[in-house]
Amino acid sequence: MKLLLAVVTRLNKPSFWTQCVRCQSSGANSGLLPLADPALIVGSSRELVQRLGPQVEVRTGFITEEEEGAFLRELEPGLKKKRYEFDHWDDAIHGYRETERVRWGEACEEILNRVRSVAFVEGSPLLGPVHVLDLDKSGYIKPHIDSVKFCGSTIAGLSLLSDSIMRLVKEDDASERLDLLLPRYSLYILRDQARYNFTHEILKDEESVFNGQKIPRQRRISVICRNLPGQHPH
Ligand SMILES: O=C(O)CCC(=O)C(=O)O
Ligand SMILES: [Fe+2]
Ligand SMILES: [Mn+2]
Repeated sequence: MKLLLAVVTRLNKPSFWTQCVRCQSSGANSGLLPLADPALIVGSSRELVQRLGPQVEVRTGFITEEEEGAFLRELEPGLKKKRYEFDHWDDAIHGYRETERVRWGEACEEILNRVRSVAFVEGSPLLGPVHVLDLDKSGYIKPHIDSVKFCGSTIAGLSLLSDSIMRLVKEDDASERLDLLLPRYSLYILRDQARYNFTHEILKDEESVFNGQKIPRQRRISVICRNLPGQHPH
């Protein structure tokens, strides 16, 4: 059953601030931020949207078309040399090619620094290489939780070339779920419970419907920053 209650919640700001479940620090200094644009989040209940809201952000228009161009110029030559992978039936990702990069040109580095400054607390040790995932138009990402061995509490991703829908489902209770509309040029951030206790997936084109509206999936490139595990705060 793919039916959501379709609660598009517009929340009042003060209630977004909560405590970190692991360190109990208050939102004010733990990097928890209110939802930038709650209309991009649809949940199985209003209560879930309220509860998870502080740990899920989607910022529309985080980069410009020109900045997307800077990423494409830097990434396309390397990506084009690879083939999309379709054949591993047990892979979490279908129809993709990927790369990672430590050193970036000036334009991209500046954008990535902007991502880091909004997603991570200053001084939080980050995974050195930035992850680049190129999903074919027919590609999709199955539900999974990022390795707790290699990644910390926060995942921040830019969406290039296509809108898409990211679905979060509670690992031990599939009735709890959120759909995030990730528009082209947006930045999403998953933190804490949203990152540890919910699977995330990117829906395939046929299933890409948000709040009753078809969201066509084109080829999509995501550029993902992560922090290292075992560090606190965040
Ligand atoms: O493409 C994305 O934004 C998410 C990718 C992802 O979930 C992963 O690589 O673990
Ligand atoms: Fe914490
Ligand atoms: Mn993931």
